[in-house]
Amino acid sequence: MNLPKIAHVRAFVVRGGGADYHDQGEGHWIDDHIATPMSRYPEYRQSRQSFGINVLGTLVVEIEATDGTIGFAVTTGGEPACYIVEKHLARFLEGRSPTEYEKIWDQMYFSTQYYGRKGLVVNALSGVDLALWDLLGKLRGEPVYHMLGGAVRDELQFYATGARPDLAQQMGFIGGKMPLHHGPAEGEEGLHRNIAELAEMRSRVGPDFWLMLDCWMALDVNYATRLAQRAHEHGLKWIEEALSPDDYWGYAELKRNAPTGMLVTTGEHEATRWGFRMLLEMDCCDIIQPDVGWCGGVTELIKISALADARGKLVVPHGSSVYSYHFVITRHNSPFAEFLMMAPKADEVVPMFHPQLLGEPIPENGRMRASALDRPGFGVELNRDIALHRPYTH
Ligand SMILES: C[C@H](O)[C@H](O)[C@@H](O)[C@@H](O)C(=O)O
Ligand SMILES: [Mg+2]
Repeated sequence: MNLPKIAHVRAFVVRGGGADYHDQGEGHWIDDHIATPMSRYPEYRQSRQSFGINVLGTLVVEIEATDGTIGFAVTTGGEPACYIVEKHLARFLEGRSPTEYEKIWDQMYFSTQYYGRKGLVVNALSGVDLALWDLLGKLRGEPVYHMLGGAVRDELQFYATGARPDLAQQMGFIGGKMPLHHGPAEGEEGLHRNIAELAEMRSRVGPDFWLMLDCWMALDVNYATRLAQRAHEHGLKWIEEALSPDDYWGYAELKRNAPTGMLVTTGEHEATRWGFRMLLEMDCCDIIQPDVGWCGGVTELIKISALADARGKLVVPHGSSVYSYHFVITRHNSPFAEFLMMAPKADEVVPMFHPQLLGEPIPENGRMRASALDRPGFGVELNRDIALHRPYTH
């Protein structure tokens, strides 16, 4: 059975939320004095947008088959990612069958290895791979999760990331992950404030609701160890991305130091099977958290997940809307998923990549039935009422 060939690959930039979910307006919880590696500079401490967390914008990749069927995907990458897609990656797709996603991935990766391997280039590659899987599903009339082996459970369950785990608990989520607000540059006072915030939230949610801290690469091993030890009495379930993604040695030390029963997690800014092999073989963490729009796409996440499964490690992808839901529902070692609360006060459930995806499913009572994913491809359409800008052609 021959599917139509790939005719055109197009790349667009979109601004304002969506896949570049840090690109939000004033007063949003996601840009409120959150600790980062830049917090050592007071001028960049209050707002992550002040140092450019939203500088890229969203990359939209469209792949059109010869019969006019269009697959698409969104990820973080903006204009520079458009350049990479149009001027470099498109040549490995046009004229080819969408079923050749392994060979296409291999050619995209190794042709850009001399300047890529992680970050923006692999974001762009991931966007192409996700669009390819979307096209394949639309041509075959199958949801991506069917092509990945089918659901291993009837529903997804979610923890919520945001400023209000107490509200997330009332909404039915299984846990709440809060951003860490103070880093080492704010000294003992900052550490006390971090612990006080956690203690206060614990008093609101009771003893059993999962509470986690997301440290967004902001800490050093000593600070992270002291934070973990102080947070243990408040039942912190995991400490996330405490260190630089490059500090494999530091993560291994933090994991050795962490209080018994507390989980160490990381991986959202890691990429490819090789990067995650390093995290796994150096015993850096208990849960890896690849972002399927940043780590190499679905084709690569299959490989990453198998590496983790062989070592008995969980894979809980970083929040990436439908792109992670279709994967998580098919893997035994992905028992739950992340949902990023994109409402400015984290007080209501809105689609994660709003306004970019039409038909984007949202959790109800913190859960989502597998049947909510039963539409071809990733089951969403691009909102063409938003301003799509194509900065380059080929
Ligand atoms: C809440 C964190 O600071 C990030 O903004 C978040 O997107 C990411 O780290 C996550 O795990 O969701
Ligand atoms: Mg995180």
